[in-house]
Amino acid sequence: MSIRLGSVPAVVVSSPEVAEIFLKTHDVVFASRPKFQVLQSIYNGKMGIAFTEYGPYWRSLRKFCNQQLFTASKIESFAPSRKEVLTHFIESLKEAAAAKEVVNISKKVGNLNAKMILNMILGPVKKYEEFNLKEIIEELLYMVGVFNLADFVPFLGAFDLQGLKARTRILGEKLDKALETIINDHQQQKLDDFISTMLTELNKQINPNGDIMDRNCIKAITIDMIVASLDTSTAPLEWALLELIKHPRYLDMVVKETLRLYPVTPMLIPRDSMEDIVIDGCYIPKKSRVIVNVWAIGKDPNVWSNNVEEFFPKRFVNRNIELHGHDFKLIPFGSGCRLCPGRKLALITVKLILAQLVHCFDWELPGGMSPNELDMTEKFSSMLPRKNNLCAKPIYRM
Ligand code: HEM
Repeated sequence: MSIRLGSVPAVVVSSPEVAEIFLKTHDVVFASRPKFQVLQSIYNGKMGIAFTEYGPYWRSLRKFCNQQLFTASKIESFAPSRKEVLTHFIESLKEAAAAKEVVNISKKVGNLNAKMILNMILGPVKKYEEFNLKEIIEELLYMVGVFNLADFVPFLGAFDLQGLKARTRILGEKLDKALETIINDHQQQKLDDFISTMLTELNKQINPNGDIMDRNCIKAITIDMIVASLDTSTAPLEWALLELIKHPRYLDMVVKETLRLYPVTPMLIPRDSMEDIVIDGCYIPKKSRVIVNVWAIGKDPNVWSNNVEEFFPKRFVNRNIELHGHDFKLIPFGSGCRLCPGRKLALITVKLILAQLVHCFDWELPGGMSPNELDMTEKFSSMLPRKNNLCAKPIYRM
């Protein structure tokens, strides 16, 4: 489907076949990203990875991430830290179980996931709690998700009709203050986290074009990593736990079915095209926006048969559908050269937390509620979070 969003031509992709044409056959043509006006002041003029246009700068950063940050050995080296955080978490749930308390699982799981992933990105997260990074990132995500007139009718940007510019400036200042402290700390004491790894390249040239990994570049990548990891992994955890309470067992299939029905980024991250192209007789001009509607693909009866609305993990039995961007029926992490580099880390964290939650505890809903009465309302955002927190009573059974 082709539409116009203000002055920007746009294409909405809503079937696996067409997604494959855009994200595989013509991957590089559509591998750029649009400029989001709200992000310009947040990133101090130096972009990170996720929202950066395709080119030598993005390619060098992406290569650095793949070779230094998301390697299997780096992810594995944080296993003891994940285990430690998880042990504390299980202990606190055991206390709640002994006291027969209902717990706010959404909040608890959100904090647990944040600790696990931020430990890897920033190191000693407890020390940085005063900056309230989670709250700042939530506000940032809201602003990236909100429909900003200036992204589609650029001359309106000067008027800041929605007050977004002013809000982002304040947000940018808060983030910068936090990141300055964090980077200064890491310069005093070398650790094994992402920031320390990036600092080994500080002020070095990253490609023959003369791009430098300077302080602002490290800050921008760090913001990208925090934004890309916090709510992304928490949202499927909440949805999956809710479904596991209804249908205990089958972890792998539950995670796939969760990401089919509740894709964290329902429209992926928009792509921008870099040249004119004709696809299936349809002319798509350079600088068109491409929005891949994975939410619609996940609910298409032609792809998944008639029970699309039903949470039915068994649909994956004997079907070799993986989550790594090759099977266009299920691409919650995107595909092609912009495929999510954090997907393996995300899947390890989500499965580890879920496995512990259902292995050690039975879950009882408050006030004798039955699982079918659970509130399944979704909330508007660039992610797909649950509208209301999930609360339940843990019953320790080990
Ligand atoms: C369940 C959790 C997650 C989901 C569903 C998810 C999904 C996505 C999607 C859909 C994209 C865009 C892909 C495209 O344009 O084709 C993306 C990009 C990205 N993700 Fe994730 N993500 C998750 C977790 C993470 C984590 C834990 C990290 C890092 C710690 C991360 C880092 C990134 C980065 C840096 C990009 C930008 C890649 C680029 O533009 O080159 N993600 N993610």
